[in-house]
Amino acid sequence: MPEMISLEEARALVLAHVEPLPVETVPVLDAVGRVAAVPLASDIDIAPFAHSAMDGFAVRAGDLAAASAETPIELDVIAEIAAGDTYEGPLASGQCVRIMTGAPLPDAADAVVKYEIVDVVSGDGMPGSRVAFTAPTKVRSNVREAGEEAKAGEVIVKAGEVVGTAGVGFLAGCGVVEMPTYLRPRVAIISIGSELVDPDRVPAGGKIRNSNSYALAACAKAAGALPVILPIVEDTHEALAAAVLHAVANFDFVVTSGGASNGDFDFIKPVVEELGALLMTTVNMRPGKAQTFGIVNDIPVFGLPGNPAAAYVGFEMIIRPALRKMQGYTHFERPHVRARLTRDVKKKDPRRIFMRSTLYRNAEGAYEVEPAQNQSSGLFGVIQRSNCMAIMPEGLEGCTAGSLVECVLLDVPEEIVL
Ligand SMILES: Nc1nc2c(c(=O)[nH]1)N[C@H]1C(S)=C(S)[C@@H](COP(=O)(O)OP(=O)(O)OC[C@H]3O[C@@H](n4cnc5c(N)ncnc54)[C@H](O)[C@@H]3O)O[C@H]1N2
Ligand code: MOO
Repeated sequence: MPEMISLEEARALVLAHVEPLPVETVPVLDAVGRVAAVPLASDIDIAPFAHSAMDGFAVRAGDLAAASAETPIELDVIAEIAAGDTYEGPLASGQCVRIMTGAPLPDAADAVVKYEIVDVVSGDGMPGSRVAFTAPTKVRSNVREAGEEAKAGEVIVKAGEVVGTAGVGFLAGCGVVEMPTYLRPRVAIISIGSELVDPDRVPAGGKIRNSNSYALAACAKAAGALPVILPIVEDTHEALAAAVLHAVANFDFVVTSGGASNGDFDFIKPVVEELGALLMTTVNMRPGKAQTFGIVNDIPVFGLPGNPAAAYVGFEMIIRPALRKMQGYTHFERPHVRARLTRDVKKKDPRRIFMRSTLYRNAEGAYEVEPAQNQSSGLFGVIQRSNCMAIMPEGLEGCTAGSLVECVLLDVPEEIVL
């Protein structure tokens, strides 16, 4: 196993060790944002019948061919159809039917003329009235056709497609009330560290609050997974081994944070090696060099570093793609844009650096990116106030103000193209 690998290698390695989970069937409302595991078809034509797109009068377009302002053509209103009703009667030349938006077009009619351009000659426009038309109308004007959006039996959502909010309505309209989709991975979140206390306690005497578990569980949720925050584990080999064994028996993916480096109390690497196969220890990026990955009892175990920003970047860049693959998604890159740096950036570390930054458009509409002043890997607040990470490539010694840098957007779905 090489000591240090690139982020691309790390991501490929982890992706290669996960597969889409088994399929569950969920109510269509719960399908939003999830991947269809099978092709979904409509049971009927959508729309089921040709219907009016306007409130107005259903006519035979041929009757109005010679209509003009000077020589209006008058028709008898013989019936009214509301949405939800049908009119099965005849419609002879010289007749029209008052029709509401959504109501089925009578068989003999072939166009709808909206109220606003029809004059009532006698009566009130209801059946028994006479109405006048001052212009011809095109055949099928203001008609929404049967099967316009889908034919009965036609696949309307392909396997692998992500269902959006409108898609939920589309499926419902097509009679698809449940959707087979991949199970959400159950993710164990374990923070390691004898210095940690739960957030509802006030830390004292060298202790700090466990904030990582909360951020990582939020990241897991945002990735579509089902995280469970497990109890804090003290910095001993035995305690960590027991916690990992318990987690792999009950979850689809295990995420730990802390104890990933080479200190006297860093145990995730030896524990994974002892219990299973250790496949990765270090990634060429900052923050987040110490990234452990392995397989224990067939379950992926990922050991993030303890520093909050390092844990966050490792999750977002490597674990999130894996959790997405387990749910059938096929896009793993967050949207990137190129933006001009607003200030010089010195780079003391040859690793690829993800700078927590704010991306915006300047007065000319061009992207600019302002790296946060404090890039300490111990801080969550800086990420909360950032909207992207500006990437300083490996090897460079710095970037000057005005140079173009790649920025990866935070909290924006991978499917978005910018
Ligand atoms: N001699 C070296 N020391 C360190 C190196 C190195 O290359 N050589 N790398 C540093 C870097 S970079 C990182 S990142 C950390 C990674 O180490 P660990 O994964 O072992 O992290 P810990 O030592 O457990 O914790 C680091 C830091 O983060 C705080 N922490 C830990 N867990 C949490 C949590 N759940 N919530 C909030 N904060 C947490 C912890 O108290 C420490 O301050 O190693 C460096 N050292
Ligand atoms: O992994 Mo450390 O910077 O890279 O915080």
